[in-house]
This record gives sequence, C-alpha cells and structure tokens, in this order.
Amino acid sequence: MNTLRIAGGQVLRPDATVEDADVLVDRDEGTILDIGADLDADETLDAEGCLVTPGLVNAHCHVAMTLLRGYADDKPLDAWLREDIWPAEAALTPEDVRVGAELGLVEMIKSGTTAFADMYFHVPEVAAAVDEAGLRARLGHGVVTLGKDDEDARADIDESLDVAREFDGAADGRIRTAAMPHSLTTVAEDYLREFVADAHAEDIPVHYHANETTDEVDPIVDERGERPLSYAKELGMLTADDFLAHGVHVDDAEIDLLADAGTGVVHCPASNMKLASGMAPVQKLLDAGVTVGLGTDGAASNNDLDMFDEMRDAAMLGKLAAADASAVAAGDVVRMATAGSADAINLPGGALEVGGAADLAVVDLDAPHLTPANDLVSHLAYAARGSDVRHTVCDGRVLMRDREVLTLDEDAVMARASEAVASLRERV
Ligand SMILES: CSC[C@H]1O[C@@H](n2cnc3c(O)ncnc32)[C@H](O)[C@@H]1O
Ligand SMILES: [Zn+2]
Repeated sequence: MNTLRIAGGQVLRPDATVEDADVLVDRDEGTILDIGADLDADETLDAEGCLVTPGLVNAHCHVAMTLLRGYADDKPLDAWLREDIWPAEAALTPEDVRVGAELGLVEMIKSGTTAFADMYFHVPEVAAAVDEAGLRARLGHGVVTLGKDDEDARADIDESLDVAREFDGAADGRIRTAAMPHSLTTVAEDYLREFVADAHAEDIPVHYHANETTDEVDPIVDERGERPLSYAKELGMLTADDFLAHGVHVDDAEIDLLADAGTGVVHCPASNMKLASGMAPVQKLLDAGVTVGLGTDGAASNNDLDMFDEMRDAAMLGKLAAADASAVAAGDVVRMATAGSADAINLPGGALEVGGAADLAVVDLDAPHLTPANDLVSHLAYAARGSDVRHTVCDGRVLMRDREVLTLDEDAVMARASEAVASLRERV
C-alpha cells in the first residue's frame, strides 16, 4: 500500500470540531485510512501551523468561462447573456474551452477546491482537462432550445445525453455526469419533458438553473398559473438525484417541494449579487431541511472561482436576506461549501473521516488576517482566502504542494489562455 501522511496540523472534523492530528491516506484507493497521532507513511506533507479541511466543493460552475472574466460586467442576467456572453460563446472553439477549463482548474486547485459541477459545451475538452488536473467533477452539456429549429434542438439534447453516457466514470471514476437543460425558460416544455424522462430512465441526474431572477419566474407564473418549481416537479425534474442552481426567488411552497423531494439547491451568492438577481432565502432553505450547496457560477459573473470568497459572501448575504445577524452562521457556510455541496451534486468528499475520500485542503494559518486563532471555523468562513491554501489533495493525489500546482503548468496555461482570448476578441 502506498501511503501519504498530512502531518502536524489541526484537522476539521465533520462535527465542526478541530483536533490536533495527522491524516493518513491510502494513495492507491484515494481514501483516508486513519486520523490520529504519529502515523507512519511513505511520504509526508507538512501541515504544521495549518488547518486540514475537506476539499471545497464548487457545486455550480461553468469553468471555461474564465476566458470571459471581465469581458462583460455590470449588466443584469438576461442582457448580459444575450448581448455579450452568448455571442462570445458562439465563437469559442473546443481548444478555447480546453484552455479556459485548465485555467479555471488551476484557480480551483490554488484555492482548495477539489470537486465541482460544471455545465458547458465541448464537454470532452472539459473532461480531458479534469482528467489531467486530477480533480473530481460532475460534468454535463448545457442545452438551450430557445431560437433553435427542431433538428438543432434535438441534436443539442442528444449531445447532452451522449456526453452523460460516454463520460460517466471517466478519469478513473473521478468524473460523473448529468443531463443539463439550461433552465426552465430556455428549454421548451415538450423537449424538457422528453429530455428529463430519457435521462432518468438511464439513472442520469438532471441539473439546471432555476428561480434565478424575477424576469425568469414571472413569465412562468403568468403563462402557466403555477410557480417554476411546481412546473419542474410536474416535468419530473425534482428528484433526490437532481440539483438546481440559484433558487433565489422561491416561495414557501417551493421550499417545501424541495425539502420533500430532496432536490439539492446550489446557492451562488456572488453571481446573484453581481447580476443583481436577488437574495436567496438560505436560512429558510436550511431550516426546512433542504440540501444546500455553494457554487461560484462562472468566472464572468463572480469574477473568480475562490470558494472562500463564496463562503464569506454566503454568510453576509444570508444575514442580510434574513435581516438577522445570527442567520447563515460560519458553521453553516463551511458545511455548505463541503458536505452540503458534495451531497447536492452527489460526489464523494466533503468530510474528513476514516474510509472517506482523501480530498482535502491544507490552510496555512500563519498570517496576520488569521491571527489570533480564536475560532478556526469562523476564520474559514470570514477571514481566510484561497491564497492561504498551502497544499491541495484529491483522491489521495497531491495536486498542489507548497503552492506549486503539480498537475498543470500554471504559467503555460495562463499564457495559452491569454492568447486564446486575444484571438477570440478578434473573431467576436
Ligand atoms: C448552455 S451551457 C451553460 C450556459 O449558462 C450560461 N450562464 C452562465 N451563468 C449563468 C447564470 O447565472 N444563469 C444562467 N445562465 C448562465 C453560460 O454562459 C452558458 O451559456
Ligand atoms: Zn450558472
């Protein structure tokens, strides 16, 4: 057996307690063998003065959108997508998506993220980047039928199902898949009904954007006389395997539907603030027992993929939304960014426990903004930054050691991404 010891640090346990301990990893199996004192191993990763946390799980992303970071800002969702993002995305080549994904994966590794869910196109390129980078992911091809003729709409749906079949279990099982209709308004009802039924018939989960803006909710209510999540339930898109992004404008009845169904909701606070989409009722969702994860959304509406930022934003916005400073507390956002997200997207990880996935981030506490160490859970939620992560491990493999990314060439990826965008800007 080939073992790795993360030695000399403090370890964040699933019950939010922190203990002095080593973490012993079986690198062949990618699992945690032991958490305790003085454990022997083939290789050691120094965690002295550090907090060992579960790897963060970014439960909703469009990773290749790193290429569009700063391309279009300061607009609401609909205008931003139609006027800027969709025209630019139409010009993206498979090679662009590959390098955009690699850039995002470098950023994730450097900020302690070990798993993510992603909706985009040119999925084979995203999958190849994930395989190389060493992370875990649930990937899918996003479908929009709006503005397409029947042949194109069906081709888009077929591609989503084909990709979900082909890549499930890729990268030694680190990649899982989902069918991904973009939203309840950008895929027409007949297509949506058939797409979801076909996916579920093959046990493929469904992921989509829902209840993100009032501009998206109001037409559904006006035209159908029902709330979006009641429509989603009717379409069969509200099962325990499915998960939706945003859930900003949900009423009490919709929250009950989510809790009853066990459908995960991925809260994306930075994107919701930047696009002025609104404030999700996160404390209400948690109180109702809904599985809530945390996501960055794409880097064009955030504008980074740092889950530490996201935790802080979630706590701040959650308090504002509830008009209650005790709402969405530090422990809540740390749980959302780890176990909550892993549960929502149904991937291993999210907790440091014997037998569990060896997906972890080692956070260096030796910094003025993390001193004094009054409460390390508070520090993770409110004070730590992605740049405080010293080592990142996924599936037992060290992806970053002492801030050096080992699986991708960071400088080369940045140079290729800049070149790709220079060429893209000439084409758009
Ligand atoms: C068809 S692939 C996914 C599609 O989603 C777009 N997108 C990025 N951010 C958001 C958001 O917040 N709401 C809805 N859609 C979004 C992305 O640009 C791709 O076109
Ligand atoms: Zn999104």
